[in-house]
Amino acid sequence: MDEYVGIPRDHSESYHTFMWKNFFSHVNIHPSNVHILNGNAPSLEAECVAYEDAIKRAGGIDLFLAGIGEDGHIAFNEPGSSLASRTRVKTLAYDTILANSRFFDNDISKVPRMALTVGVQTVLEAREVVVIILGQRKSLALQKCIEEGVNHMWTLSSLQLHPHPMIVVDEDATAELKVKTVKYFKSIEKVAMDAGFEQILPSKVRTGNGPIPQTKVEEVSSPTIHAPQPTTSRLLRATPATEYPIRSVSPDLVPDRMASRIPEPHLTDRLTPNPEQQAVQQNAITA
Ligand SMILES: N[C@@H]1[C@@H](O)[C@H](O)[C@@H](COP(=O)(O)O)O[C@@H]1O
Repeated sequence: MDEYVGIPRDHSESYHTFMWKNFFSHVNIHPSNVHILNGNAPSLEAECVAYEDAIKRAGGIDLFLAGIGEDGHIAFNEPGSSLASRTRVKTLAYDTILANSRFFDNDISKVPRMALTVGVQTVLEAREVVVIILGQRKSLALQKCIEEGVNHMWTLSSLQLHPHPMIVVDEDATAELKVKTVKYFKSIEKVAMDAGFEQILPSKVRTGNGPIPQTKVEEVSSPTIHAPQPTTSRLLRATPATEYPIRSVSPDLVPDRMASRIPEPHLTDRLTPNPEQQAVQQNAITA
């Protein structure tokens, strides 16, 4: 889903190395069928556009298996990422640099500042998304994403818009959730288990023995964003500059001494800003 920019592909902390060490080398896959973003591509923008095209050509993603950052990012969609974002170059948030420095000798200067990442929209278009969240450090992010609304500041929350997401957590990760929320999710598992299944009801139980009805999704062609010009900047450039309101121009300030603006020099001794007004008020009181 993502890769650091600027560290060698075979660096021990590159996602390329991680994926080969922990997954691809254990399964029967031909290297030519592995597609990991290249954080050293001569044009990073072109690499991202090509990645989206490759996903499209392959007929879409069946499953994204993801983790999250402590700031609730999915892939490297840092807080503030557009929910419509696609694969692109992303600057890492300070929180992430700090959190990931544990993999770089606890030296934040060694953590890359940028990454390539699939976008939020790219994730949402996968047929299924499974996210694994472990540990207390991620509990606030889990709470924000589960108990609050869809929010671009906690990009995992975008999964609320996905028809088939699954979030797998340990007890520690639930620390910030309401007891009620945890109980509710546990009850979902219990109902399934009482019916003889593990954790969730298989769709057969919900659909009966007949064919599984296919959800009909209206095809909406979303605008393709060709980085580095997002749609908004293209729109702005298309608007002739003359259509912008003509702004008033501040006169040049001529440096002078404050005192030269005061007509009567003795007034510079005044202690109050408006003695005349005070005198009027005083007279009105004594009259
Ligand atoms: N950008 C990556 C994410 O794509 C990944 O999901 C996460 C996993 O973190 P952990 O290994 O702590 O679960 O790490 C980084 O933040």
